[in-house]
Amino acid sequence: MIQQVKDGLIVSCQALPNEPLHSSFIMSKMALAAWQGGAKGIRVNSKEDIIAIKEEVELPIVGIVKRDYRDSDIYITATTKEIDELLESQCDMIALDATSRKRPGGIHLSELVAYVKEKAPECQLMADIATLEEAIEAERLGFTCISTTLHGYTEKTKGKKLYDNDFEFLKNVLSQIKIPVIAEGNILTPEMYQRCMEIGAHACVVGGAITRPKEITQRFVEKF
Ligand SMILES: CC(=O)N[C@H](C=O)[C@@H](O)[C@H](O)[C@H](O)COP(=O)(O)O
Repeated sequence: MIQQVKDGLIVSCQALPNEPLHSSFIMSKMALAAWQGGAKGIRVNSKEDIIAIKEEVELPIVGIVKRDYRDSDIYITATTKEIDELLESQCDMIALDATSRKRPGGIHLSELVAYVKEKAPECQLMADIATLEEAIEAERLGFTCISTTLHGYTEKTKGKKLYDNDFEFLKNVLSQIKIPVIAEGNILTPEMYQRCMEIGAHACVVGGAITRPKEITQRFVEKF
């Protein structure tokens, strides 16, 4: 997958139970639209949505399972349970929260990486990080690629946006990391996408700006 998405757009097609478009059918049509529009990959939440999308499009899929746990703030592919679901879905790449926060049950990120490598050595791994230190650690652990997904979404990075200071955080990660770096999070316009690619991102993941019409509507309404 990592070569297939190079220099391209990955569209995140996700709607949680509390969102208006929550439905595997709707997500499969979102993915179809993204494919027809030229996306090179799709990012998807849940085994059910991955299976529905695989029926509709031939693009490679990076899968996650979002699930909340009482003893941890981590919710993106937090334990082996979510990894098992994703392996069953036969997605091409699995994205895991690779932040330094405590995981449910105290399991360590390195154990999850070892678990995937043992069960499905061909499955590629994306590290969803928030800080440069987490990116460095993920590279050391053997992830296929880094994604800036969680920058601005953890205690340590609260208030930050990926686009701050002309994508300064993305530039910092790119300067320190040898494996492919994907830009993800708050890429809201085609111009921002273009800028991330110029800076050297391997690919970009865009979600809400394409597949969350409630958010898009709000951005219009807030203007006047
Ligand atoms: C922080 C978090 O939980 N991010 C999630 C990760 O899968 C998704 O809700 C985002 O839509 C995705 O990262 C793409 O970002 P944006 O929707 O901003 O283009």
